[in-house]
Amino acid sequence: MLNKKFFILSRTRLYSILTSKDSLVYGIREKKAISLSNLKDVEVNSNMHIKDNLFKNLPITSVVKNCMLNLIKTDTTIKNIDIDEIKCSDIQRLSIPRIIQKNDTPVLKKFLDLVKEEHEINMLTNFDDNTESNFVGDLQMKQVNTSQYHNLLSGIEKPSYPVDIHDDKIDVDIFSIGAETGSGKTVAFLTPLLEYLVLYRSNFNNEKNSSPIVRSVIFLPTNELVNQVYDFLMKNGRPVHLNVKKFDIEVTPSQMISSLRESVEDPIDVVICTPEKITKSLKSINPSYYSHLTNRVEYCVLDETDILMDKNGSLDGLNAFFKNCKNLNTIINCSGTITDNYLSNLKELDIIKRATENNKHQVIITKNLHKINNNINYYNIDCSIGALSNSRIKALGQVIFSIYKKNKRDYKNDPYFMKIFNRIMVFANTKESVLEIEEYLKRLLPNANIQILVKETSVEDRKRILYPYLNYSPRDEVFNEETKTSIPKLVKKFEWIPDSNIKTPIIFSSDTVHPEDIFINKKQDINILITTDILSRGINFKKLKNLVLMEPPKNVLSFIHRIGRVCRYGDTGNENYLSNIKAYNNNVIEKNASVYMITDLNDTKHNWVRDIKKAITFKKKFI
Ligand SMILES: Nc1ncnc2c1ncn2[C@@H]1O[C@H](COP(=O)(O)OP(=O)(O)OP(=O)(O)O)[C@@H](O)[C@H]1O
Repeated sequence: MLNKKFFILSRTRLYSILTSKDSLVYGIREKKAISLSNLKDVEVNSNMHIKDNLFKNLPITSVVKNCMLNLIKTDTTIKNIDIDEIKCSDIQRLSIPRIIQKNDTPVLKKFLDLVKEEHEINMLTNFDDNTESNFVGDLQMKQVNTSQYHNLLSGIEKPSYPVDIHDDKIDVDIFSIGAETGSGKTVAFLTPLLEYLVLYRSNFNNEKNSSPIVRSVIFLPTNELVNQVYDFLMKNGRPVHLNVKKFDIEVTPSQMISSLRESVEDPIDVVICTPEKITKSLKSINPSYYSHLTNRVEYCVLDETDILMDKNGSLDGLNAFFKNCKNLNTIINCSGTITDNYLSNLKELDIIKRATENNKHQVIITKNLHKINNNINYYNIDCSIGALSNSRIKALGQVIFSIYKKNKRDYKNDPYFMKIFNRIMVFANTKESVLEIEEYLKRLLPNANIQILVKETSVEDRKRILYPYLNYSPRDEVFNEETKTSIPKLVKKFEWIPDSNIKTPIIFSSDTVHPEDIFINKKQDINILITTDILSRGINFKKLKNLVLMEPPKNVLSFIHRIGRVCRYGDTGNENYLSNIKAYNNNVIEKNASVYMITDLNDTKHNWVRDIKKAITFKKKFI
């Protein structure tokens, strides 16, 4: 099935593991660093190589390619990047060609060749790689040619459609993708999804029936993530003319029903929601719509799958949902952490268990999965030492103080950096701890903008609170030519803060300067967000540079997701992404972010806390 050639990437080879009977893992890892069991070489199709690693060279239709490139360009924090220069992240390079391979049925190939021959001029002008001149965004695409294209595609038999999962011969393909946080997994799952929907859209459009049609569902664990994925996909208007709906917390049951009613005439291509919205709300208010909906779904994405299955009741709901799916073609699971445990938990979903047994479950991982990000400065602050006298909150005050002082000195002539670097995110393990920190900081920093986000925070408040962290003004809006030359260089010299074990690039004496003296009675442009694990997953914080962990998170997985909120792709990200930052003309000063973890003697007794420290010290993988 797969050819016998290994795809050699400098000194790394491609490996697979047998995670369970017949399920394959593809990816690039150094053999010694593998933490997953049963490592085996995998046979990889060598034509999966993407020329120059450029996104534009992915083997996908140009309509989808242009749509995705424009979405990345609009969303990424890499400034002024040309769409021709956008490179694939590791997970995009590894997973997109593999997942869309499924669309590549001989019938489709033959058809596309025919179309190309017969309509060469037409296709070259509108749908080949050379589309930049007449395609700037979805909205500018010539309607007539688009519909012509889709008409041409009508009648193409869908790959392995229809599917009956109750048959022994299950034909649903499952792809579980795992890659480091902030590495563009959203694009990695949206690209094959859109490609599928565009290639095979007309079959459904031609059907006359009276039941709702929802062609694909993207399940996410929280309302914030539902909105994040929806906002990304809709950034430039309707993507490739697809009908995308979000069923977020604000969508009432009656609005949901009326959208589904409309889908009888105008099929919904993508629904983005939490599992509860469909597997509980819809099921209870309109069981018949629920069963029609599930019956029609062809493609499903589970983002942050481990969390989705952890959440109370979601697993049963999802199992019931998939049992009803008669037309399901593909499922993509996504996570920033993949462990043996996770892979075995996945099989609690019957459909995945069945697919695994039928050799239809592929796991795709990158070499940087679970790896420390070298662009982050990690500090461990042991509050049991000296003046901190076992007070985490005091340690937090010191950290904020040192960040503030450093920024004041380094960026006083640069409002852009001042704004970016003066945002601090604090993770606490419990709501009580969040409230306690809030109270302390509000006293310590009366003029700072201190916000908390906990489970009870209302949807409106969440939007308002998160806004400054999810959006940033480009440098040009706050920075002009005159001030450009006066950016001070980042001082590389680090000093210890007296009476603490905090290392910082500033020098001050605790005898003469107290945080209170500096902060009180001054208007500070300092933003602090205090939260719990509620925001540790998937949220695409833009250019966040300071993260404080009030205590070690409950396990290493949570640690990886929390620190994954800084140094995301485009915002310096992992080292191998720097090659993507040709157009990145901000400044190297902006490169690093800092994570401060406050521990006490008790915490360091835990093995995993020691493991984290070791991983950081020796630049190894976390797990
Ligand atoms: N090829 C690319 N080039 C540049 N930027 C990209 C590319 N692909 C995605 N991005 C940008 O990278 C950022 C992070 O992407 P995304 O939120 O999908 O990460 P993720 O892998 O899902 O992270 P997490 O594990 O935290 O959920 C986004 O702002 C996105 O626009």
